Amino acid sequence: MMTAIHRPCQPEIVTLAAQSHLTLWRQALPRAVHEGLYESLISALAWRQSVVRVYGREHLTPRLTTWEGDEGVSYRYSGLTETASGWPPVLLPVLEHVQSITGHSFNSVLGNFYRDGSDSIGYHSDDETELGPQPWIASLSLGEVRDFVFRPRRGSRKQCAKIALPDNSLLLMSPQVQRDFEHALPRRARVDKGRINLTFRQIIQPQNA
Ligand SMILES: O=C(O)CCC(=O)C(=O)O
Ligand SMILES: [Fe+2]
Repeated sequence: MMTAIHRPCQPEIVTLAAQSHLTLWRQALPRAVHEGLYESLISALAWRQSVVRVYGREHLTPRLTTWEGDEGVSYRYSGLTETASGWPPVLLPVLEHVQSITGHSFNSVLGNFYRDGSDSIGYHSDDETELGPQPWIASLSLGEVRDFVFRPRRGSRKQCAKIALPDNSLLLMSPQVQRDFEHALPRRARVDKGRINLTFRQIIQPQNA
């Protein structure tokens, strides 16, 4: 019997501005990888609620996070440093599909677990120096659908795009999206179920790290 090759449908492309593209694949992972993945990730990954420093004040992040990837790959954000200890087996087939669908390589992933609609992430860009000058970021969504919003970093700073990210969708952001826009996942009072988001990144470690 021939094994079917999983090819997600043609992606949808949203252009925020010239060179600032979002590419969205629906039903990104094949059934065999997607089935039960949400529950496996909840139990297999070390989710924690971190304390971050924003404008000199300490806050508990309004979501749980985890940092995974090649052993020793580390990431600094909001005053925290996280170091990965090797890919958990549950993420290996996910990484493989995310890389083959997007055509980009990733050595790490920041996981976010939004327990319900009161968890969120505020406006930010993923432009830390260790992501290099051209950061492509791929973001896989599992669980409840949530809105993902964008605003320009300069000028009006008003929301200019909103994309609902359903279960098993994969969103690729081009480097210019980080340079020229901020993104956020706002609170949603009526959402009472959870969502996991995995944002795959390529960290460029300093030579003498
Ligand atoms: O949950 C999401 O879809 C986005 C998460 C995000 O922007 C991040 O981790 O940097
Ligand atoms: Fe982000």
